[in-house]
Amino acid sequence: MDATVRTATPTDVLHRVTDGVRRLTGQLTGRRRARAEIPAVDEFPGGVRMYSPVTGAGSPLSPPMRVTPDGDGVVGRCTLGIAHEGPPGYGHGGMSAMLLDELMGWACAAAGSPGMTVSLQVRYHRPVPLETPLRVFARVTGTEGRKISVDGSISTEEDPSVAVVTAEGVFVSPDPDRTRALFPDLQGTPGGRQAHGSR
Ligand SMILES: CCCCCCCC/C=C\CCCCCCCC(=O)SCCNC(=O)CCNC(=O)[C@H](O)C(C)(C)COP(=O)(O)OP(=O)(O)OC[C@H]1O[C@@H](n2cnc3c(N)ncnc32)[C@H](O)[C@@H]1OP(=O)(O)O
Repeated sequence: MDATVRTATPTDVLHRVTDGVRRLTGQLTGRRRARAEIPAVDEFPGGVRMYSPVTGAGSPLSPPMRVTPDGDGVVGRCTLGIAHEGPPGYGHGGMSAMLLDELMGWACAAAGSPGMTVSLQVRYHRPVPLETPLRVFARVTGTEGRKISVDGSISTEEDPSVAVVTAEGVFVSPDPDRTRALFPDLQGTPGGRQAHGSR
C-alpha cells in the first residue's frame, strides 16, 4: 500500500508493475471464503481478526493496530502511513474514527459484552501525525441492559497525556436470535462452521 501511494515512477513502469500484480493475483486460485464466512484462524468476537482492515496482519489496508489489555480498558498501538492520509502529512479523519470504533468494540468484548456500534461521536482536537507511533485507548464507562457506553482517545506514544482525538460511543449487544441471524457462521450456531467442512 505504501509503495503504491508513494511512488513517483513513470507511467510505463506503473503499467509493467500492474501487469505483474495481475499475474500474481491470478495465482490466488482455489477455494475462496464466502461473504459471511469467519476465517479459520479468527477468534470471533474479541480476538484475532486476520483480515480486519484495522487489526488484521493479513490485510494490506490495516496499519495494523495491535491490541492489548490496559488497566480497565484496552490499548491499541499503530502507526499510520501516507496511504491513510487526509490533510497532507496528517491522518484521514475517517481513519481515526475507524481506529476508535474498532478499539471501542474490543473494549466491549474485553468487558464481557461484545457489541456493535450504534452511535459514535468523534472530536478532532489536533491533526493526527502520520509515520508517528500512536496510542489508542478505549474503556467501557457504563452498561444498561444490552447498551454499553464506551470512551476512546488517540494520542501519540511520545505524548500520551495529550489526546488529539476523543470519542464517545454507544454499543449494543445483539440478542441471541439477532446474533444468529447476523453471524450465521459463528461457532456453535446451527448451520455454522461445520457447514464448511473440516477445519
Ligand atoms: C457470542 C455473542 C456474539 C455477539 C456478537 C457481537 C458483534 C461483535 C462484533 C465485533 C467485535 C469487535 C469488532 C468491533 C468492530 C467495530 C464495531 C463496528 O464497526 S460494528 C459495525 C457498525 N455497526 C452496525 O452495523 C450496527 C447496526 N445496527 C444494528 O444492526 C442494530 O442496531 C443492532 C443489532 C446492533 C441492535 O439492534 P436491536 O434491535 O437488537 O436493538 P434495539 O432494540 O434497536 O436497541 C437496543 C438498545 O440500544 C438503544 N439504541 C439503539 N440505537 C441507539 C443509538 N444510536 N444511540 C443510543 N442508543 C441506541 C435502543 O434505544 C435500545 O435501548 P433501550 O433498551 O430502549 O434502553
